[in-house]
Amino acid sequence: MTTAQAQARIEQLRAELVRHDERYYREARPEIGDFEYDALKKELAELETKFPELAAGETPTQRVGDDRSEGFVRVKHRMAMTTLDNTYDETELREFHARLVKAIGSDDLAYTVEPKIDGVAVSLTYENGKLMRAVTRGDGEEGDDVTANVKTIRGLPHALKADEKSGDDLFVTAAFPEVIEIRGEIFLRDAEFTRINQIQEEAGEALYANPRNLAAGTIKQLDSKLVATRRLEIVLYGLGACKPIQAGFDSQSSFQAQLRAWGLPVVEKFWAVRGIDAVWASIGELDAMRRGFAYATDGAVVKLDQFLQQAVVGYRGAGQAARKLSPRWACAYKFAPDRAETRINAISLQVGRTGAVTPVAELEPVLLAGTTVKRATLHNADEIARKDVRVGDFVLVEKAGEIIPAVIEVVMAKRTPECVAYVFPTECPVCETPLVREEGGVKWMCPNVACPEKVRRKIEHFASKASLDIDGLGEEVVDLLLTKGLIKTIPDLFRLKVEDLLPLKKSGEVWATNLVNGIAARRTADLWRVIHGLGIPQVGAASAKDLARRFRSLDALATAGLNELVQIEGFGEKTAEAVRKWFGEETNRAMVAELQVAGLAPTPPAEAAAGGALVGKTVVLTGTLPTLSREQATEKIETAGGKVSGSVSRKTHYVLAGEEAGSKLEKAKSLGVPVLDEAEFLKLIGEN
Ligand SMILES: NC(=O)c1ccc[n+]([C@@H]2O[C@H](COP(=O)([O-])OP(=O)(O)OC[C@H]3O[C@@H](n4cnc5c(N)ncnc54)[C@H](O)[C@@H]3O)[C@@H](O)[C@H]2O)c1
Ligand SMILES: [Zn+2]
Repeated sequence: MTTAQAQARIEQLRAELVRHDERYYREARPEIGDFEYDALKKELAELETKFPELAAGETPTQRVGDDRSEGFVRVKHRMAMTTLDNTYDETELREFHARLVKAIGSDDLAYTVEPKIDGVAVSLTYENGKLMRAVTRGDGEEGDDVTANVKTIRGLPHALKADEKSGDDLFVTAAFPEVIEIRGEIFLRDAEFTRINQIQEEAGEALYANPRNLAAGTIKQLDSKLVATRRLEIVLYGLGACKPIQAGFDSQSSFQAQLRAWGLPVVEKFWAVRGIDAVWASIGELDAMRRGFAYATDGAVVKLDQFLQQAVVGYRGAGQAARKLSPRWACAYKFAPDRAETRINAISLQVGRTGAVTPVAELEPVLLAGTTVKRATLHNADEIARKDVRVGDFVLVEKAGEIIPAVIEVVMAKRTPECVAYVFPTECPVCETPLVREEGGVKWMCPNVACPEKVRRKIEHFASKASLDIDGLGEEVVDLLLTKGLIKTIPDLFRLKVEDLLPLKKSGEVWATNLVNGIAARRTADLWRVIHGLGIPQVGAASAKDLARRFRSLDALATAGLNELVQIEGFGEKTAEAVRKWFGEETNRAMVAELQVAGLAPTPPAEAAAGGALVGKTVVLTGTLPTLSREQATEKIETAGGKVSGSVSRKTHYVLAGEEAGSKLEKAKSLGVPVLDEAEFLKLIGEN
């Protein structure tokens, strides 16, 4: 590889990794699996080692993935939180041991082997035994304060249990350290993950791909009431800063014992062993039992047991400030995800409601992670080309806790000459309209508004639980009505008559009457359901609710200007423009008019406390108020007609600030947003 080639590849890998980091750490919606991500990162690290002259500058290999997001107070860690070096390879694990043997000068090393919990890292601060604060890893130095959310976790003691044996123990003067940072992982069980995703689906919100992402998305919710409805769990395993230094724990294994004695939730099992062979044996034991654990484990964390030895080898650092990146005394051995090899019988194309054409691999059925897999996503045309996937190829299919299996790579050794390169169609597979490339994206779209497949999906979406929730109008019935030519558009639904339906089913009178009545009954559905049902790009159920609250009728929404739309809290330019664009199209406006003529008269949301002092106002809470809890303050704001938001922007009307208000208060001041204390707030809403 020439230097120029290396440079090009390095740049490409850096850009790709930055994008994946953003999606993983901030949005909790990764595009690719961890194994693929780790492979990209490894490729980059190797190129940077081979071409040191190209290694300078900002690079993802020299920083900790950053999860900090808008709307949270940032808190510095007393001791930095790091990432872990990882490997999928036994030889590399043995090399890790060899480095330590050399550094410490002994080959009889004690290790702990712990499950690597696939959750979200968090640091808890206990002061004199009391839980004071919970902070995310952030960029390693400084994270987001998620105390309110973490306190909703059942099973996490807010006070440490007094150490029973301490009474007789000569050394123990104070029962608890003045300040201790305890590190752990927040996670969701599979069953809870499935439950929440079902609710998301019914509400028409995007689904989370796996429990880790959902846990990450949940811990970053600004509304701790919502967090409390999801059963997050936590497990603790690590020591951060501690003051004063404790005599009791001088090793990872004794610290584990201390955590247990304090009544904190700990890993179900860990191994304390000597030598790398015993480590390897423990990893095998862990692999055999990990599927029975409450949390998903994606590997084993091997740590040098003795804290003194840990201090000798220290950390891998980066940059001039020598930021801690990862400990040299630990290594994560990751289990490769479940994969299987099978053959692609065909590549089919799905046309979605928006017209996006998604390629799907039709597979020779194969058993994978306990289920039979027959189809796997191929993502998009670019991905097919990049992997050079062809019909008839043997491929590796992966399912890493993710719902949709994906094709990872072609087994080139097994390719036969009959397999010809796949040509992505240039026309819609359903209506043959030439496809167009999605603006700024990778998808190919069918632009035909009358595309039968788009129409079918649109009608299904309109009738679905997430939108109008029309009784008896599921996918099969929509299909039937379309194929019999009884409907062509959404408004046609409201024009159906019992006698039109009678010929469709033998003695179908009851069915026909129920269906017609079911549709009629939804003429007055909630406005947000209708807005959601229209299928405006970018507008999910939550945005539909915001629009319904703000505009209160379809006519008002249809004529809303971009200015008004961007004013809505949480609406970016992208969403506002999508709404504008949708109503700007003649066919869409005509459809809305037709719906109204057909009797659709949606119900606007109930008026917030008429005449409430905060109607139409957005308030941000920060810090601790003298008498009101966060929940009480929120309730008062809402009863006065206001809305609570998590982050301060130009659209914020007031900031209600208590003690220890942090960055939000500063931001309010810099933007000139009025700041209220509790007394002023109570006066404003007329309670004092
Ligand atoms: N799919 C994607 O697009 C994407 C993007 C970014 C990162 N990732 C994944 O995330 C990884 C990087 O994330 P990371 O920096 O959090 O590293 P990591 O998850 O690989 O390992 C470090 C983390 O492990 C956790 N951990 C769990 N159990 C532990 C234990 N017993 N002891 C110590 N730590 C324990 C800690 O929170 C620690 O921060 C990547 O290797 C990749 O797998 C994926
Ligand atoms: Zn089409």
